[in-house]
This record gives sequence, C-alpha cells and structure tokens, in this order.
Amino acid sequence: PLVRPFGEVPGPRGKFALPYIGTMLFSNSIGELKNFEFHRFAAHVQQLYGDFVKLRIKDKWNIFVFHPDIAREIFKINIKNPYRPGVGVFREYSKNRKQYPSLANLNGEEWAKLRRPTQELMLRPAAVSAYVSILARVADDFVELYKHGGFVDDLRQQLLRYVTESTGMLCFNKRFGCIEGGSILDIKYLEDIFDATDKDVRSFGLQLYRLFPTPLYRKFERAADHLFGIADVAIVDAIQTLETARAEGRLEEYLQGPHLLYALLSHPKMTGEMVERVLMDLFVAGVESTSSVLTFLWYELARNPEKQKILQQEITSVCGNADITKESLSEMPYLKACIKEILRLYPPTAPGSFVRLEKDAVISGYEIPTGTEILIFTQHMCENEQFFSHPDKFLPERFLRSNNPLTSTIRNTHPSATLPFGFGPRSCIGQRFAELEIQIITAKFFQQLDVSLPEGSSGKLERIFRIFSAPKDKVSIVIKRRS
Ligand code: HEM
Repeated sequence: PLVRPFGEVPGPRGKFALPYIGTMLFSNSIGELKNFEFHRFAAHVQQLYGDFVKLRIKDKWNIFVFHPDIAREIFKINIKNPYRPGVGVFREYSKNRKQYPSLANLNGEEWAKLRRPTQELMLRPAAVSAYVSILARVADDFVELYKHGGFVDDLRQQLLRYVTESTGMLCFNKRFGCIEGGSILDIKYLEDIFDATDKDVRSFGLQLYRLFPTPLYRKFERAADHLFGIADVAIVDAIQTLETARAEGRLEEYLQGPHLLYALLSHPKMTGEMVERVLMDLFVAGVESTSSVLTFLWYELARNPEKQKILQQEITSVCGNADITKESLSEMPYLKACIKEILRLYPPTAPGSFVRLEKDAVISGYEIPTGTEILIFTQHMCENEQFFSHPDKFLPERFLRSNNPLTSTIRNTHPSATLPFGFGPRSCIGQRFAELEIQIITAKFFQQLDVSLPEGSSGKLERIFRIFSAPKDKVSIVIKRRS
C-alpha cells in the first residue's frame, strides 16, 4: 500500500505549525485558550482534522490519535525503553536530598535497572494474590466503621484511608492505623505531594524552583521529608528483621511471604537506596489513583441500584457471609466488569497514553520519524458513541463474556479503546495490586452494606483532570445494612 510522507499528515499548517508559538496561535484562533482545557482543545482538533493529526508542541512534532485501530498499530511497535519526561519537582527534590532518582524520572537503562526487579515482584499474579488475606483484614477494619450504616460526607477522603493503609502494607509491611485515624502517617502530606506534582506538570516546564525554593517546592519538600522519614524507619526495621532471621536460619520464611519489602531488600540487584526509592514511588503513585477510581465506582453503584443488586447477588452466591478469598474473587466476573466499566466511564488518565518513537515507523499509512511524540486519546475513545453505545451510562455488562442479548448490543468491541493502565513495558507496575485492592474492599463492603445517594444528587460526576482524574466535588453517600 502507498505510504505517504510525514508532511501530509493532516493538521494545522503555515503560522499555526511554527515552533513554540504555532499551537498557541492555533489554539487562539479556535477560541480555546481561555480556561485552556486540554481535552476540549483535543476534541476540537479531532473535529477539524480527523483521527490522526500532526501538531507542533513547543519545538517538537506531536501526533494525536483518536481511533482504537490506529492505537492498536502503535502498540505493535516495539519500544524497548519507553521515554517519559518525568516530573521536575521530584527530580529537584531527589537531587537536593542526594537520593536515588524516582522511577517516573528515569529513562533508558537506568529506568530498566530499577523497573525490572520491582516488576518481577509486582506483576506476577501469584506474588500479588498472596496479599489477598492481608488486604481483607484492612478491608474488615474499614467495613467495621460502617457496620451500623451512616452518612459519609466525603467518600474519597474515607476511601483514601483504606487505600493508604493497604499500600502501607504493600510497601512497608506495616499497619499505620490510617483507618482509625491518629496515624503517624499523615494523609495530608500525600495530598500535598499530588497537588504539588499536578501543579508542576501543568506549569509547562516553568520550573522556578530550580532557581529558588518556591512555595510549591517547599510544600512538596515538607511532605516528601515526612514520607521519607517514615520509609527510613520501616526500612531500617526490615533490614534488622532480615539480619536476625538470617542469623537464626529463618530467612526463607520471610522471603516466601507476601513481603515486597523483604523480597526487594534481598534482591541481588537492588541496593538499600534503590529499595527506598522504589517503595516511595509505589506509595505515591498508588494512592491518589486508586482512591479516585474507588470513589467513582461506589458512586455509580449508589446511582444504579439495579447494578448494585446484581453485584451483591454475585457476592452472596459465591461466598455468602464468609471471608473473601483468592478463589472467591476468581468467581466474580460481574465485580471485575464493574471495575472495567468504571475505568471506561471515568478514564483515570486524561488524555490517555504517551509514546515517543525510538525508530522511524509507518502508522496509519504515513511515515513517522524517530522522536515524534504520540498522544493516544483513550479518554475521547471511551466517551465516543462510535465505540461504546450509551457512553455516559454505567453498563458493566459491556465487559461480560456472555451471550445475553443486552451484552451483545452494548458489548465492548474495542479492547484498545480503554487502556486505563497504559500499555507495553512502561505500563502501570501496580495494576494487579490496584485491581486487588478495589475488588477486595468492594466485595467486602457490598457483602454487608447497601449504598444510596442523598436526595438531590444524580448524574455522572464531574471530574478535574489532574495527573489522575478525580471527582471535582465532594461525593456523599448513605450507607445502610443490607436487608
Ligand atoms: C486504579 C489505579 C491505577 C491506575 C488507573 C494506574 C494507572 C497508571 C498509568 C496509566 C501509568 C502510566 C503508564 C505509562 O506511562 O504509560 C501508571 C504508572 C505507574 N503506576 Fe499506576 N495506576 C494505578 C494504581 C497504581 C498502584 C496501586 C501503584 C503502586 C502500588 C502504581 C504504581 C505505578 C508506578 C510506579 C508507575 C510508573 C511506572 C514506570 O514509570 O515504569 N499504580 N499507572
């Protein structure tokens, strides 16, 4: 087939394609720069130029992709060391504190050196499913708080406690007491880290903190110092435990349990400072994302009582009032479909995935040169009627493997249109853990309790588009014992 040159890829031309100012002029010309919102801007670009568009951002060429078939072509390109621009404020902090750089800020061999050993432990199903009973105990404590029902004013804040406590068990093998409150691990500092990181990413490279400690940097530094202080203590404790176990000939016992911390510390290719860094990366990356996804999920279950009922019937038929286990979770397809559907209805990363080409490639019939940066707008695909009928509705049935007539009319036919965890070698390292965390608390909670919305609330939630999308306003729910 005919391969067309890069110059022919549709997109703004002339002055609108100049380095640095081109996209700004273009954006002004379509009246989108006021309250600039990237997803609205992108929707405009798609309307004007179609599903495969070329744009200048700063001095680089970017390609915007809006169709899952083109996304599928891109997934097939072998990218060995996927490049990510990283987060400046993290980089500055690691430099000032003379720490090992974070996973998100590393590229090439340096990134692979930290990623490989961690991935072996984080993406192996058996390693993660060993956490089921640990997470089930954390979930029990959370459910206990609501066993008589009640009103939750700010659901995300409450779920953040469960997620922080669970992630604390993953990273530090320690219960911090976040659910009961009064923990030494202050959740406020995690929020400060997300907030500072988000503002930094939005500042389009204006990194004033490299010149002097700006308020944003100071906020980040205070929060990171607090969290690293906690990590330091946990790691010193773990080293001590391992040494004692080794001296007593019980080392194997520790390494067989679901103990990421011990396994990393004993890994021949990891140093203590690498372990500390990667655990902090997991901690910071895992909490914001998972708590927002859970909030969206429970809100939609409250808004769609008939779906909530189907889920509850599934949970009860699989395990009655008994504990949730690895085996029982494997028999809950509706629960998994609800999670997939929530990740479609509220795509966690806007706009979607990012690729920088390591070699020239042919995509969508055009020659695309090395170094081109490609943005795959899965958010737009997930919200597009062309790929999902009734895109604004919460319809978990789309993701069921079933032949019932409803499923076949709304079925998800485009697996590449929803990529909540990214794809390829740099996809989310915490995917399996996140899924397990969400499954366990949801199964445990709805096993015993019903949720509904307070009077007056309805409609799909509005989002703010941070690094991970989050509900724009507080989400409240009413909890009752299951009848
Ligand atoms: C539902 C919750 C979550 C979602 C939707 C999510 C999504 C993502 C996405 C889209 C990426 C970027 C992939 C890319 O750059 O192409 C990512 C990266 C990452 N995620 Fe997650 N994530 C979630 C939970 C977690 C959890 C629980 C952890 C840790 C326990 C975690 C740790 C990380 C780390 C460390 C990276 C960076 C990986 C690297 O650069 O090599 N995430 N995540």
